[in-house]
Amino acid sequence: MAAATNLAASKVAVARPVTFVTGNAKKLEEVRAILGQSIPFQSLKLDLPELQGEPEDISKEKARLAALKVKGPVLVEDTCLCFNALKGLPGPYIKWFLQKIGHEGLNNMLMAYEDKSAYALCAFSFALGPDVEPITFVGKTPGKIVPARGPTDFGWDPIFQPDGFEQTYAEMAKEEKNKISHRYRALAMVKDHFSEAGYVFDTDASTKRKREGKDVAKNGDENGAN
Ligand SMILES: O=P(O)(O)OP(=O)(O)OP(=O)(O)OC[C@H]1O[C@@H](n2cnc3c(O)ncnc32)[C@H](O)[C@@H]1O
Ligand SMILES: [Mg+2]
Repeated sequence: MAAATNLAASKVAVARPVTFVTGNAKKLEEVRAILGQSIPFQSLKLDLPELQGEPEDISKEKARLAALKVKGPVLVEDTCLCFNALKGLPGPYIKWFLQKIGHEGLNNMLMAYEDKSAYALCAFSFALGPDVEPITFVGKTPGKIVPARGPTDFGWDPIFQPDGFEQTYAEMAKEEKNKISHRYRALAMVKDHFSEAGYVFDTDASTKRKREGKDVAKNGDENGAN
């Protein structure tokens, strides 16, 4: 956040638009819905290798790798589901736990504990380019782990019931989730940072670069994370 303050005094002109790099179409959908027109961005579908460790470090390293690929400003995020009884695990490893043991297995992991409380955490990292240290923004939403309820189209949504609600993330209307979610909270900080820093992105640059065949994304599928 210190970098944000340093930048606050002046506008920063950036020659490329922001690229949100993710391999997850549902994340992209939510980021689009939450950001609206506030931060213009393009997307690139890329499954980046992920470090082991603390969520913020994983997210920062993802941004470094993404910036090297894109050679311009990038936004990435890493999502964790943390069980308090397990001191924050599975945390960043939730993707693999979910894949291997599913919603029921995740509930069973807490069978031996009375404490079913958990929190969803999103760590966004933004890097202006490959030579600039990424800045990280963390949003958290507290809740509890419950037997699955609701549609199963997005990750662990059916087993996470946010505090103060009777519905799981999966049962809530998308607009409701996007008003209180870990992703919403982290993106609120990203938005604040962008307006404080006063970045001015040349959004025409991507069209120009694509026309000239220079964009890295032309070999991948830019806007293809849908
Ligand atoms: O390419 P990236 O952005 O890394 O996408 P990913 O799917 O690999 O995502 P993560 O590494 O952040 O792993 C997070 C896991 O949690 C899931 N997930 C992420 N956000 C979620 C949300 O808001 N609700 C439910 N599940 C979510 C996601 O599907 C993964 O299984
Ligand atoms: Mg991932």
